[in-house]
Amino acid sequence: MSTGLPGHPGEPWSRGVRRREDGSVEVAGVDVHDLVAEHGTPVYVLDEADFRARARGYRTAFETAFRAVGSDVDVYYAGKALLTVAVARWAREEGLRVDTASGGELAVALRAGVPGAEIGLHGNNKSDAEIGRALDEGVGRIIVDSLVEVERVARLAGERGVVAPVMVRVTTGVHAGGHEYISTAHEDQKFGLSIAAPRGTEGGPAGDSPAMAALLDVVVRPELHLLGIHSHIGSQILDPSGFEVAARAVLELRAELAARTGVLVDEVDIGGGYGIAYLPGEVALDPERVAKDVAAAVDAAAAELGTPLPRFSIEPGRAIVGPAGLTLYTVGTVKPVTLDDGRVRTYVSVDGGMSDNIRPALYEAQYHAEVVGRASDAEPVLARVVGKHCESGDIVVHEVRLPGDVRAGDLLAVPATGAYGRSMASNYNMLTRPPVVAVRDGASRVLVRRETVEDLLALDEG
Ligand SMILES: Cc1ncc(COP(=O)(O)O)c(C=O)c1O
Ligand SMILES: N[C@@H](CCCC[NH3+])C(=O)O
Repeated sequence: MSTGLPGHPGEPWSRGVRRREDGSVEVAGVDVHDLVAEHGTPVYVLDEADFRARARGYRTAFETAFRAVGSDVDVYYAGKALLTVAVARWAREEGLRVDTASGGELAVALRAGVPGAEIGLHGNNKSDAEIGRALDEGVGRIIVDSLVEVERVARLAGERGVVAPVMVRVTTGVHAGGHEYISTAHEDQKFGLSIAAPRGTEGGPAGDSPAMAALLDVVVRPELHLLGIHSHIGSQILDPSGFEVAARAVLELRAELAARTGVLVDEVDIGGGYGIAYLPGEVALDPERVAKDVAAAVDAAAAELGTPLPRFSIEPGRAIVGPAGLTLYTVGTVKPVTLDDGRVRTYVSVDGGMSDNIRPALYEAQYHAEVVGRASDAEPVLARVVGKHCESGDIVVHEVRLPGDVRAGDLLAVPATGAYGRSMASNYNMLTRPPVVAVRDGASRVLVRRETVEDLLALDEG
């Protein structure tokens, strides 16, 4: 059979995945055949116990490491990775708060019963309506992303007679992450305010950095309370050193602000971005290791700067929900194609594609796949799993070895699709978005139902 058999540690499957003697696979005690009989394909399957274990794991690792150096930490689950009412509840039940990035995500978190005080609101272009709802719901922190937004939040808070709790999102120049498009702390992109002072004509600094300018602006506005400084450096990060460099830079900025204004902010957020394994043999970032290293680095930096440690927060999304999810597809057509070098690539088409997982097309993301409905002794062949869209870039898995007898009707599982799959799904070619089905203790439950063509037609005013 192919490599990467489910159930082995370090591989990209959720903890509840097991391959049985007969070759079929179960997730949290539910046979994939039963899942498919009940919910159809494509289907996003979410292993609830795995999600909860990862949420607890991140919280415990960071709490332990930061308490050991005399600080503390709040963990915000980044809802952009996948947010449903149930998922938000699971996060809260495991002691996490919820980070949102739009009015829609905020509405889901609130519907789940997450108290406003435990929610953060992000976004580089929040609307007045989004900021207003956040203020009305008593959201615990609004992370401001531009100088214009400082003024906007202050105005909306003033109109309501409330004081808005804000953090300022800064960019530290650290370039980290799995792809240019998911790297967010270098200078030439839309997020945050740079900590680098603009160059003067003589080459030296010409005035305050945009980050310092925003912090100074927040401090003097009575409608705003400056909670802290926020830095998110990127996503799918497998080299943890960037977190330490960025955290240190933020502590320096905090000390500089204190020296200039007497305001020593209480909190520093180092964002999300913790990388996971997508392929067999890949190793995810270890939360305990990262937490210890970052805690040690900030402890040393605070001592050097002569400032007490702030409270910290982090915003993992992918690392909590990514490995907990997998997508089940049904194979439709199988087509061998001879390549220029004489090799044969078997194109295996499934009943979904770039509409349920845009990541391969957008970031050239690599995934793994296995036939999970049966055993096979057939020699593995070089395969490419593709979707059913009118687009040659509609690739689900670029390269994988599948059994040579892979055929129509086979069930194919792609692991580690829990994050940024459903949340970035589209209706391209009028495909309906698949359901999100949770599995736990031998039972399945629909969290988000499958869309129907009727749903899509209902939006068309004719
Ligand atoms: C501000 C912020 N926080 C948290 C996250 C979550 O990132 P990840 O899912 O990589 O942990 C992101 C996305 O990259 C983000 O932009
Ligand atoms: N959507 C991206 C991550 C970026 C998240 C938002 N800053 C991904 O699938 O990897």
